[in-house]
Amino acid sequence: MARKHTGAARKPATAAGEGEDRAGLGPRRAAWRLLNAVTGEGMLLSDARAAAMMASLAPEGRARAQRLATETLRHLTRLDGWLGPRLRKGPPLAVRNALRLGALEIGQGEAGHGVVNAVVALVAEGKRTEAYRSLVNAVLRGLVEEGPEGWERLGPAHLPDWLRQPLIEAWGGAAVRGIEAAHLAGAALDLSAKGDPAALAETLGGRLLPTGTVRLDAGVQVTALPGWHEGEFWVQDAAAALPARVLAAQPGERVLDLCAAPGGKTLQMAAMGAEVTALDLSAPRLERLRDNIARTGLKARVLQGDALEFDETGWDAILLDAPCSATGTIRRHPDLPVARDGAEISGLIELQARMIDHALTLLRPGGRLVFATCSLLPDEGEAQAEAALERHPGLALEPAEAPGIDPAWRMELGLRTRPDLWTEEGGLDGFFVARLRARA
Ligand SMILES: C[S@@+](CC[C@H](N)C(=O)[O-])C[C@H]1O[C@@H](n2cnc3c(N)ncnc32)[C@H](O)[C@@H]1O
Repeated sequence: MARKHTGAARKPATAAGEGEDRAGLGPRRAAWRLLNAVTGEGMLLSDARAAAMMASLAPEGRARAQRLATETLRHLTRLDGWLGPRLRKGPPLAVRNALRLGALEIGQGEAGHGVVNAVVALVAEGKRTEAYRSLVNAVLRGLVEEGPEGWERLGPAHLPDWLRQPLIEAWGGAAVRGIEAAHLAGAALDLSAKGDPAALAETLGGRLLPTGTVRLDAGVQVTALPGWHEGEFWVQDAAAALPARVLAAQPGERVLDLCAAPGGKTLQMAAMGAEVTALDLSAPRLERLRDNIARTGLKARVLQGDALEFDETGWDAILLDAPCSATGTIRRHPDLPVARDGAEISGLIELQARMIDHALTLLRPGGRLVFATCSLLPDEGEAQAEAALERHPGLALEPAEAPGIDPAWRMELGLRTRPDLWTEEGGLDGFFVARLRARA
């Protein structure tokens, strides 16, 4: 899809220097630039370019910019619903993003006049946006008059059609409304323990979930927690921890983690005592995996390469956490449905099938393959498992089981989690996990 140029300011993130940034312009300017790049150029907030846009800010400023951009994207359709009646003609994208940013802050109870002044000052910095100063001023002042009550009256958030329609076909309208509500609520901070999760939950004052994940409130700074630097735990959503539990690596087993970085599942399997080889195509993501291994003191062999060309055989078990649309992770990545338009999904589906076929050639006779994706789309999950079973006579489907799983996740072809499920525990990401056994 062609992306529009936003025409927003390209000034340094803190023109006045951070010490003089009394109006909080620095983080807001960075958030505005992030929004322009996500909505206009399809950039993801996890992209290295996003970090560069915040590089001149102090850590608190970066955290604020990131939070502002993330929350604006999370509430995007609600914000547009709030702003819509006040905008007769659609202003340029950069102006719309400045308005969205201001509306979010007003809705969430920031001091209204400060927000209006800051956003007007931002818009005044851009050659193509400065002409809209009065419009921005008038629209945001109108929202200040309505106050947070106006914000609270707004309806639910909606996914864009490219994703909403296939999800309705797959799971039905009520489930999709539940998924959208879960996206709006966001995600807790989930941790996997290197050792005893009950002891970790007690040390950190967290909640031990039935599947063994330790859950803390969102917003906790993970690197400040006791045991972080000692490598006692790592961040991993409760659903993301399931594939390695379903694989259930045994001490001494030779296990291949075929798409491994940044390594949450490698760490789990290494902690189970398996001899893990972690392969990934991406050098920067492997750097993060190496950091994780070093921090936790766990052991794994790390290789950079293309899974489709890897030719070492005889593995007892392979975990294939395949590249996918990542549509199961929108609670933590609300930029994804905005930055993406679904165009890449057919290529991903084809890649996943090729990866399954290749992984099966690497297993020892009777070895097991766990196929997983963090997608909500059955084409990247259930349909892949079904098609693999059709393509490979002799391949057997085994129950995908793990301690503490909710019976509602058990499906014919594997485990299916969704953000609208497990509400009593606070939800979890969307994942599909299938366990397959090669002919002995
Ligand atoms: C879903 S992520 C893996 C997450 C990881 N298993 C974890 O738990 O931290 C998919 C990974 O596949 C990698 N990837 C994509 N294409 C690949 C290929 N052809 N060969 C190997 N890795 C690939 C990406 O770099 C990405 O790190």
